[in-house]
Amino acid sequence: MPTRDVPEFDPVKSPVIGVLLCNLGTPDAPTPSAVRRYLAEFLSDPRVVEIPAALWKPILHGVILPRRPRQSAEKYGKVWLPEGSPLQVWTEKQALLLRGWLGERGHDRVRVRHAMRYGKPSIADQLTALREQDRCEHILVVSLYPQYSATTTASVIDAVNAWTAEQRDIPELRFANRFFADPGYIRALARRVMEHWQQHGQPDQLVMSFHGIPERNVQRGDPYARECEATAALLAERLALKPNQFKLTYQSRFGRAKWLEPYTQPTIESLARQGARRVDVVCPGFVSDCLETLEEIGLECRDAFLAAGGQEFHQIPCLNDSRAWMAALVGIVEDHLGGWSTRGCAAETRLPQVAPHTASAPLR
Ligand SMILES: C=CC1=C(C)c2cc3[nH]c(cc4nc(cc5[nH]c(cc1n2)c(C)c5CCC(=O)O)C(CCC(=O)O)=C4C)c(C)c3C=C
Ligand SMILES: [Fe+2]
Ligand SMILES: [Fe+2]
Repeated sequence: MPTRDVPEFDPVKSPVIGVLLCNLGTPDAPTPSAVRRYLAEFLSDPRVVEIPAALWKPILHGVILPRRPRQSAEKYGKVWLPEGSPLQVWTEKQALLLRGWLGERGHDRVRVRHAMRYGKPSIADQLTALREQDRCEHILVVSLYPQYSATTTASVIDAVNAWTAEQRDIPELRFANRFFADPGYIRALARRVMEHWQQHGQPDQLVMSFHGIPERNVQRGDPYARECEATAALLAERLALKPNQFKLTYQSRFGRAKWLEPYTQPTIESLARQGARRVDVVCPGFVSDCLETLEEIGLECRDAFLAAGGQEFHQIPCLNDSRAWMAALVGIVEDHLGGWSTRGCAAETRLPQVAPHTASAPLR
């Protein structure tokens, strides 16, 4: 009888579970050509720009890609770190720390990788690596956007689905799509703000600035705005702020359409004109510092506030690699691993032996 070649298999160490941390992505370098490649991929995603392709492609390739990359590259240049783009650096560090934290908590069957929706490392490549190199039977996909939006979170899910469409043997998949009200996340944000205030005192106003989206997306059912509002309310409650001590605003408007309001920069300018001496800005919708927090808030909004008569402006750092955030992330992951066995267990050695996933020939 012909025998199948079954690889050595240790049931105590299997099944292996993969955790894929996904963020937006960023250019490879702060140069116009790298930014052009990045923006071409990003802005061709129909989840991001909902204009029909026949109308949008000529605008993208004729108007935006010839001009914006140079301006954006200059902005990236102002915040680029020796190790790379801040978003890349923080996301990598979060994956590394999460691996360590999960290991310390005994999840010895969990493998952690990170991926970027646009640019590298891609979601498809990292899913393949979890499957083929790390031999994961189950995969949890964590979108590192606290508030769900079709423009971001759904696009991560689209990328995962595009990958599964190419597979024969699809792993069991789970998704963590939002954590806007997660107690650990709110606690981590509050701690970040309190630490800042312990060092620098309290401002006249705290602006909670979230990335905007077109208002039309919300009218069509995107839950993003109400999740931002819930995060802001929970954070204010945790910081014991009165309604007149903080404001929720939206930043990073792109294009001519009406986006969610109030817009961050005009709000900050009007606070200065109304006599606010000091304004602090926290960006709860970004778990990692990036172009939008470091350059748009930390440089552009600061200049605008000071030019309008303000005296002192603080951009409170994002959660980045803070301990409270790592603890929150562990909690979010553990919440989603329920029912998946993640720790070695003597009883399981009695389970029948099953060969783990082996690489298969491409589908197409
Ligand atoms: C936090 C959630 C984000 C949402 C929602 C979001 C929606 C959204 N963004 C654009 C256009 C651009 N965004 C850009 C940068 C950028 N956006 C997010 C996050 C969200 N975007 C992050 C984390 C970053 C920073 C990336 C980095 O490299 O640091 C850019 C690129 C920069 C630039 O040229 O200005 C664009 C363009 C749209 C159109 C949109 C929803 C429709
Ligand atoms: Fe964006
Ligand atoms: Fe921006």
